[in-house]
Parts: sequence; C-alpha cells; structure tokens
Amino acid sequence: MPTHPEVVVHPDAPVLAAAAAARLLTRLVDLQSHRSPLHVVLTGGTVGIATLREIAASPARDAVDWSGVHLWWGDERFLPDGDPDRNETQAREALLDALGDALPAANVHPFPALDAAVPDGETSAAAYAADLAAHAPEGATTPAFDVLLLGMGPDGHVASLFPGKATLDVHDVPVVAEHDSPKPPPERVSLTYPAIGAAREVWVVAAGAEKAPAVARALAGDAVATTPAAGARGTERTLWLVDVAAVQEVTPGD
Ligand SMILES: O=C1O[C@H](COP(=O)(O)O)[C@@H](O)[C@H](O)[C@H]1O
Repeated sequence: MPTHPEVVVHPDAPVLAAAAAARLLTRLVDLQSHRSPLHVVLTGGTVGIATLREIAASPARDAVDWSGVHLWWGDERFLPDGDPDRNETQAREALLDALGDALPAANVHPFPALDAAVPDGETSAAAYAADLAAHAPEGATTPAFDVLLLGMGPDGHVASLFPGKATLDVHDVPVVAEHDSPKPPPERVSLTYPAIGAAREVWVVAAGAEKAPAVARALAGDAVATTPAAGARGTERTLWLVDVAAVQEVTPGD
C-alpha cells in the first residue's frame, strides 16, 4: 500500500545533506538490530552525493555493519566504467572508497557500464534486473529495499524517469533503459515505478528554489506524466527531506 508523503524541512542544502546522512545511519543501525541483510538504494544528484559525503565524514558510520548492507542505485547514466558522470563513480568517491574493506565488493551493485559486452541500455537493464531478482524474496523481482533514496530534478524527474517519457508506463519489469533523457547524458538506465514502489521507505531529497515548483506539484499529487516524483511512494514510509527554498511554493495542507 503506497504511503502518504511526510515532509521534513531543513534550513538549507548543507544542513539537509548532514541531517539525511545522520538519519540514514541511525535507520541502518536500528534496522540491523533485527534484520539482515539490509538493502539500500543510492541516488545521484547534488543532495544525494552530498549526503554520501556526510556519511563518509561521520564517525557514526562505524556503527553500521556494512558487511550486512547491500547498495544499489536508482538510476545510472549509461557511460563507461569510471566516467565521472556516472552516479556510481561519484558515490565511490563520496563514500564507498572511504568504507574500504568494511563494505564487501559483493555488496555493491552498480548498473553494468557501457562496454563491448554491454553495448546498450537494454543489456545493462536486463543484467541489473537479474541481479535484483537474485536478491529478491521468492515471488518478487526486487528486494524490499529498506531505504530507497531519490534526488529530484527541477522538472520533477526521479531516478531516470522523466516527464512525458514512455518509461513512466513500464510496469512489467523492474529496470528500463532511457535513450533520450532531456538531462545529459541521453543514455540512462533506471528502476521503474514497481521497483521503487517495492521499497519499504522512499526518501526524496531535494533542495533549492529551482526545485520548488516540482516539489509543490509532487506534494499536491500531480500526475506522474508531468511530475514523476509524485509517484514515488514507499510501502511503509514516504519521506520528503527538503530545504526551505524547495518548499516555498507548497500549499499548506498538501
Ligand atoms: O541526473 C540525475 O538527476 C537527479 C537529480 O539531480 P540534482 O542534481 O538535480 O539533485 C538524480 O536524482 C538522478 O539520480 C540523476 O541521475
């Protein structure tokens, strides 16, 4: 059952990133007292990567048993391995490299990058779907992600689900390729709504006045065709972690 969004407002983007990091670390420690392994979905984007940097800088990161955490991505820019624009590359620089041996390599699940064996987004998407299925409970196509982080673009996109695109209507597979992203690079791979909706907790992180119209539309329940973020809901919790600038157009009560 999709949950109604709860909104937590922070003074600015740096405080938001620090608070989201603290919140995620606390959530993981709490969950590890009664469940393992945990499955966490990372996001790219400004606040998403800043949040990972804050986790790396926090002494509390050592309270998490990273050997019991699997890391996935909500979307990826379909580029060669190591490309600085890949969400994976940015996440490794921001956090994963700092965790070192505490995080087993087998727990890290990047989307397959562009190379001779993975020539297109469809191949990457199919391989990612197979990896998700291998970690899913019986009868499911994805793990029930414990926390799924999403950034949101000024156009309201989440992961690589963009307004007006056919990918918004894909409900039969957990992963899809996008060949015409309006935000560079055009070639991307993304979780679909059913995969996002399988998450126990969806946390949308968004900061800045340029996001304000999309935040207002999403929280007012706009159609996903125009504001994809409106359709991102967790089964147990949907949390919008935002800053003051990003909620300036929200109507009280939404
Ligand atoms: O391209 C992407 O953009 C969004 C949002 O990025 P932001 O810089 O506006 O915060 C991000 O969530 C997504 O993962 C990424 O691929």
